[in-house]
Amino acid sequence: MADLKFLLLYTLPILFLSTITRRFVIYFRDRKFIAANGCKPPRTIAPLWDPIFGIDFLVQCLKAAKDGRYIRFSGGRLIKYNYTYVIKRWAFDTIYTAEPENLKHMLATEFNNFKLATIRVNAMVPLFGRGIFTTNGPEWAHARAILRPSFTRQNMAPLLKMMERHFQMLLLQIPTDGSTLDLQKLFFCFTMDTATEFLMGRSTYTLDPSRRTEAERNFVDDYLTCCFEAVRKIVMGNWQMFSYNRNAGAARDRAWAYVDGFVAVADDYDDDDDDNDGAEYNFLEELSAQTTSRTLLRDQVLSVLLASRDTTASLLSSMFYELARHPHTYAKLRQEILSRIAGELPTEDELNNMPYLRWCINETLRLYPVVPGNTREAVCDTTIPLGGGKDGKSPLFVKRGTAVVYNLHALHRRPDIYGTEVDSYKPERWDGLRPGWGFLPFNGGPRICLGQQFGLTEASFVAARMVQSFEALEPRDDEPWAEFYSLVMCSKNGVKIAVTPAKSTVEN
Ligand code: HEM
Repeated sequence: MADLKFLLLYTLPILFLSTITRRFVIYFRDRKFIAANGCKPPRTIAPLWDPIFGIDFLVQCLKAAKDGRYIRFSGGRLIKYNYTYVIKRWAFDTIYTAEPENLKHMLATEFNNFKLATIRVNAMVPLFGRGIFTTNGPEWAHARAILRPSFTRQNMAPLLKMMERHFQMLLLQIPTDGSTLDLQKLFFCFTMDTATEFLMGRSTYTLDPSRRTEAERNFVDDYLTCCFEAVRKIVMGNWQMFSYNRNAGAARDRAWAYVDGFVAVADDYDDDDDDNDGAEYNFLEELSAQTTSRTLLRDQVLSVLLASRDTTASLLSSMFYELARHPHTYAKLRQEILSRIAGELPTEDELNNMPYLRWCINETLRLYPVVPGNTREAVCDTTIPLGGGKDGKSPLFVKRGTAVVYNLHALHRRPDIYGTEVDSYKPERWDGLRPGWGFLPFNGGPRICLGQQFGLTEASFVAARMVQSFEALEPRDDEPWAEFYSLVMCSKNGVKIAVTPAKSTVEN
C-alpha cells in the first residue's frame, strides 16, 4: 500500500514532468535548427482523415497495390501536390518528393545525413545477410570498396560470350509459328542463368533443363521464397518484428548453404576446372582476392544477385512490351542494329555506340523505372532544399528518423524536364536531352548502381540479339499496363507477344 502511495505521489509526477521537459527541450532545439537553416513550414501537408495512424492513406495504398497501380497512385499524388509534400501523423511525419534538387541533396551532397530505411534493412538482413544492398555507414563503404574492383576491371568480351550461350537457350523457347509466348518469364529465367554464372561460375540453367540439377532447381525456389518473404516484411513495416515464417527461414538456410559451397571452393577455381562450368569469368574468384571472410563473400554474392537479376529482366520486359506496341520504333531500331551488325554478334563497343538503342532503353527506364520508389531515413536533424514556404522554394526541416520517400514515376514525367506527352513512349525525345538529377533509374551519388554498365550492356546485347532474330513483334494482350511491384517493378500480365522470325540470322 505504501509502495502504491509512493508511486502515485512521487514517481508518476516525476516521470510526467521529465517527459514534458524533454518535449520542451526538443521543441526549442528544433526551432533553433529550423531558424538557423532558413526552413519554412511545408507548402503542402496532405489531408488525412485519420491523423493518428493515417489508416485512410494506408487503405488507399493497399487498394492501389491490389489493382496494380500503387506507383501510379503515389506518383500521381506527388504531381498533384507540386512534387513535395508531407504526411503528418500523430507519432511521425513522412516526406514525399520528386524534386531533382532534393534528390541530389539527399543522395549526394548530404549523403552522410541519410541512410537506407530501417524497415528495408530489418526485412532483408535476415534473408540476404549483411551485403552491400542491406548495410549503411562504414560496413556499406567496406562492401562497396571490395566490390568495386570486380566491376571496374570488367572485360565484357567473355561475359558477352557467356550471355550468347544462354541467349541460344532462350531462343529455343520462343515459338516461331505465330503462337503466343510470355517474353517476361523467359527474360527472368535468362537473367537468373547469366547472373548465377557470372557470380558463382555455375549457372542455374532454368532455360536448359537438360543441364539443370536438383541443387540448382532448389536454389532458385529457395531464392524466390526469400525474395517474397523480404517483400512481405517490407509491406508489414514495423509490424514485421512480430512475424515468423519457418518456411522462409529454412529456404534461407538452404540458399546460404548453396552459395557457401561456391565460396568454399572460390580459391581453387581455374579455367580447366569442371566445377567452373566453362565460365569465362568468375566474380567470386575476383572477390575472394579482396577478402577472406566467407560470410562476407556469401552476403555480397547474394546482394549482387538480388541487385542484378530482376533489374535487368524488368528493363528488358518493359522494353519489349513497348516495342511490340510500336512497330515503327521496332523497325527503326532494327535498321540501326542491322546496319551495323547484320550477321555478327555485337561487341561491347558496338553496343555502346548505337544511339537509337540507348534512347529506347532510356525511354523504357523513364516510363518503367525498375526501382520506381525508394526511401532514405534521416540519421540526424537535417534539411532538404525545397518544399517549404508558400511557394515551396524554401528548405524543409527533416527531423532525425524521418523517412523521405522518392518516386521516379512522378520525377520521370515532369513536363519541365521531359516536355510534352510525358506518358507516351517516344525514344526520339532523348535526342539532346540531358535530364541530370531528373533521371535516376540507377540512383545517384555514392550509392549509385555498381552494375549500371553491366546491366546496360546485358540489356543492349539481348535487345540486339532479339532484333537480329525477329523481323517483327505483335502484342497478344489487350490488357492495359498494370504493375507488379515487389523488389522491382514489372508487368503484372507478363509480356505476351508473337514473333515473326528474321529471314537471315547470326551465324554462330
Ligand atoms: C537495368 C538494370 C539495373 C537497374 C535499373 C539498377 C538499378 C539500381 C538502383 C536504383 C540501385 C540503388 C538501390 C538503392 O540504393 O536503394 C542499384 C544498386 C545496386 N546495383 Fe543496380 N541496377 C541494375 C543492374 C545491376 C546489375 C546488373 C548489377 C550487378 C551485376 C547491379 C548491382 C548493383 C549493386 C551492387 C547496387 C548497390 C550499390 C550500393 O548500395 O552501393 N545492378 N541498382
